Amino acid sequence: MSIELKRPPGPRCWPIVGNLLQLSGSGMFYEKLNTLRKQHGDVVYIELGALKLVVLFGHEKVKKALTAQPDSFKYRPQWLVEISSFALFNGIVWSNGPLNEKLRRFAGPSVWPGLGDQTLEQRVQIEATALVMELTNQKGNSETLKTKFFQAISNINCAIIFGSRYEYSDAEFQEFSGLMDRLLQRQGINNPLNFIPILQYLPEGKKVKEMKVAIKKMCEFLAGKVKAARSTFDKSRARSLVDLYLSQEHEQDPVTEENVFHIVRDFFVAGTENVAIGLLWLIGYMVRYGEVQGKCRECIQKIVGDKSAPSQGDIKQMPYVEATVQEVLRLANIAPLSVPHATVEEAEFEGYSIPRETMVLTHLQSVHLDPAYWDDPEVFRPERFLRDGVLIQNEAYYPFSIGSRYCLAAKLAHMELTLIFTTLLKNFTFPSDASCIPTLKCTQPGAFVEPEVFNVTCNALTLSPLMK
Ligand code: HEM
Repeated sequence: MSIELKRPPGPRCWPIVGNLLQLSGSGMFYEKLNTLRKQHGDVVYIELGALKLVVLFGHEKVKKALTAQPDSFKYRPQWLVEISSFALFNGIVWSNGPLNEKLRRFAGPSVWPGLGDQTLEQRVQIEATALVMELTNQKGNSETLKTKFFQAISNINCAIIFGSRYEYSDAEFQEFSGLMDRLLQRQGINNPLNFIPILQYLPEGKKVKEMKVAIKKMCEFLAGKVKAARSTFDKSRARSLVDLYLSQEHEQDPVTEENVFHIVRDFFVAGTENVAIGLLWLIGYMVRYGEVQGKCRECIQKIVGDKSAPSQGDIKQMPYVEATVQEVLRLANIAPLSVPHATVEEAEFEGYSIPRETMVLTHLQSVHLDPAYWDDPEVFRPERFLRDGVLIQNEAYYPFSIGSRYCLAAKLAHMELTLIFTTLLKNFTFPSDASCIPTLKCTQPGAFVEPEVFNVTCNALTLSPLMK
């Protein structure tokens, strides 16, 4: 690489703290980064204490980094203290290279259809129906809804991993969900531990210790599941990912029980709360935009009719519903900064030099609001995804990211969102409370961006045949 290349532009970095002072305080981190973009352009360099960071904005730069230069940017940062306290760079999300590829193959979507007696679609339909039972005539706020959505999505993960679902009131399920919740609360790249590693030795380190206790309990939980599966295991008929693990444990270079623990953590941490929040955004938009809710329901009544459970085949025949889901995901930006990528070697990008061991953030929100690809980007308009009633693609739409680290379960997440959303609209109306219309403002209490709490009532339309 030419030695004349400069680092990307960015605000002045102060000794030791870097840009921490400019970027700390209230307000959301990804929004603050938008301000830096206005001053420095689409490739911005900042330092947060010990952490070097490059942020990429807009479709052109993000696409180029993830698809044209994957070898420079396909890595995850392996030096974050907070992440190392629980992820140990094992599992799918936080590993790199051959381990990531091996675990993606072992636990990825190509193996799911063969597990157990039910298809994935059936598993999602079962949870959607259970949700209808749970929510009938519920009146309250979106927090209650989020808890129920979380349980439904956890159950789909349990079915894939352990081969069975739980009743929502089951004590074991509740303990397991509690452990997952504790892991989730610790997530976040803007955790001070990542910028000021010395903090791990101060009293703040207590949280890391609590985390390790939660992880130990999770390992024990999984060990119990593996033991139970072993006693009924039949090699010719894998029921779950745990069975798949058992079927290869004596092969050369097997996936280990430790790997499986980290995969389980990935599924729950990277694939539960975000889907639950996606559903929450969908309902929030429907309460706020009653007209769109009515149009979606009209399509659903026409295509799904009296059938008890909407199917993926039905979704294909309802482009307006699909367009509504896409439009909500575009504006909601549940994971606005995706998952951090990183350089392991110095990389050249757009005429700049990006130092080795720099964390690279792809600002997906800026892609979804990129004025070069979206008219009136801030406006909610499902029709933007339709031409003559047919669904059209926009290349600047990728809530699940793109490139080789693309979300492992994008198809499953999409199926969960569309089938559950459709089932809910088929069974309930979500009237707008004129005195308290959802603001649809973003808040970020944990790893993902969710809507400000709103009031919601689930008014049952008719009794679904499955409930009669
Ligand atoms: C609305 C729901 C979801 C959204 C918005 C979402 C989004 C994302 C994004 C943006 C990434 C990072 C891609 C990158 O680094 O370039 C990712 C990675 C990942 N997601 Fe999802 N995801 C969702 C649901 C799920 C579900 C349901 C699961 C599993 C059950 C899952 C498992 C994963 C895994 C394992 C990775 C890491 C892939 C890797 O690093 O190789 N996600 N997801």
